[in-house]
Amino acid sequence: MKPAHYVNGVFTTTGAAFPLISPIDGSRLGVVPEAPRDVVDAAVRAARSAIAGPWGRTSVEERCVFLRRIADGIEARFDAFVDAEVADTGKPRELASTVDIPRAIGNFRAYADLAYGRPERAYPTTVPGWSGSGQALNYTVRRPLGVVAIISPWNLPLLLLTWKVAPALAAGNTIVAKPSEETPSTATLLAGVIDEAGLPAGVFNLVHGHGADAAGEHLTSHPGVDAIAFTGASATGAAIMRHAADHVTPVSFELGGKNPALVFADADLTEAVEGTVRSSFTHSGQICLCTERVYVQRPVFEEFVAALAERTRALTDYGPMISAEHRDKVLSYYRLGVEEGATVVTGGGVPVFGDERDGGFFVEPTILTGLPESARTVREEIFGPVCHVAPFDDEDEAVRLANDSRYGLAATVWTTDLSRAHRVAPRVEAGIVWVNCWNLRDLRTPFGGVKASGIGREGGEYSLDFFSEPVNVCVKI
Ligand SMILES: NC(=O)c1ccc[n+]([C@@H]2O[C@H](COP(=O)([O-])OP(=O)(O)OC[C@H]3O[C@@H](n4cnc5c(N)ncnc54)[C@H](O)[C@@H]3O)[C@@H](O)[C@H]2O)c1
Ligand SMILES: N/C(=C\C=C\C=O)C(=O)O
Repeated sequence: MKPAHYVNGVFTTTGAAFPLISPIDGSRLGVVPEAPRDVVDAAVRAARSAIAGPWGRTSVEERCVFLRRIADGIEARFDAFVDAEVADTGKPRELASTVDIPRAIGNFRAYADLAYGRPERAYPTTVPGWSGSGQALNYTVRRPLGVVAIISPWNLPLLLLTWKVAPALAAGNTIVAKPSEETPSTATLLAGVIDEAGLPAGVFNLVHGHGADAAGEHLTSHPGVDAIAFTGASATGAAIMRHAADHVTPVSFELGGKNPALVFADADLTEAVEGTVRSSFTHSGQICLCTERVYVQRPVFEEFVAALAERTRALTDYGPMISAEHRDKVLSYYRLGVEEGATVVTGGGVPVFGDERDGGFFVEPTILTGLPESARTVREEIFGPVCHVAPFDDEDEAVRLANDSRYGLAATVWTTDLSRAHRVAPRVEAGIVWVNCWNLRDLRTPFGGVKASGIGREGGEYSLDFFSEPVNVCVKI
């Protein structure tokens, strides 16, 4: 299915076409339509009229039926979704078929379960000396926000789009979604599944295009938008927030990170090395949860670095950066690291495969050591397959190093001393702390970051809270 907008139940390719490039070999995969302002406006108007129509009067049970139907529709086209995600992102097929697409299906099913089973509170109130019974009943009901703008990034395209679409629909909203210009294909397939699921026209709308001064900005600055759910870079979040301020539009932000790993001397080192290889190099480091700073207790520092380097050198089936521009950005940090005084333990350049991949955007998985905490390479998000490893001596120093960042999204702690794990994890300034594991996900838990890593939480009731407004009703008895 070629990338197309989906507005008011109709697929269109209105707008200037820009090329879709394969990150694997640099070849041209096709073209993507850039939604002009009037297409974005039509999508917002379609969403507004849809919520004023039958969709606005659906019950949560009816909406959950649609969510399950969408999940079944993705599952029925599983391979097509995997093919499209691999083509757009270049990620290994194994990753798309075990994480991205199964999680998209799981997102819809999880929110069908969560929304249907969600209780609301009631409070029997007594007011002594009050006329009549002196009693009242206070109860909470929830209303949808209205028209929700969803802006998603290129690294986990379908997973992260559906992570917002599912709860937004479960809560009764209508949607205008704009996926990344780098990865339009699975979003277009999703629109096809939603169309076949029979969602009323205008409930889900999809527009393609770039961000700043383009479709993304037209959408997030549109006065007809009632809320914005965004995942992407912190700087982009700040830009969106400036526009949202004009209309006091509520925002949910999942932003950047510079995630630390803390490896204590009492850790199972094999487990810590394997876990840090996964957390640093899965999807070539292009996951917001990936580790870019590793702190290892001094007695095992050398042993850990040697083992991590050996495992990293053995990596073969890794994917490319999403674009030539992002590849160049990551390589510029490799150069900067050396200029700032880093030792390159392994990697640091571009692999030579001797096949079509040499036309793609690959960089070597890289381990750096020897930098001060003040180095830009240690402080700035790179979003590639690179981590810096530094020693620490005691628990307090480990926590201080972990927290010395403008970001606070995720962290891993490796230790076999569970008292230490329960002491350290809550002290780390992050939204998610994994102990002796990484990216182990329970969709009911809060997901999100502190500081420059985000505003609000997604997941479970946290998403349902963001995508709905509680109304307290007080009835005099
Ligand atoms: N916290 C999380 O859950 C999470 C998940 C994935 C990615 N990220 C972050 O996203 C970044 C990588 O993704 P990216 O390069 O797609 O991010 P990005 O911010 O460049 O783009 C994300 C989306 O925002 C749109 N956009 C860009 N500028 C905009 C503007 N001014 N107004 C409206 N929309 C705009 C883009 O078109 C894209 O759809 C990294 O910083 C990564 O840490 C965070
Ligand atoms: N939001 C989630 C993952 C985000 C990954 C960031 O790149 C999730 O697992 O629910």
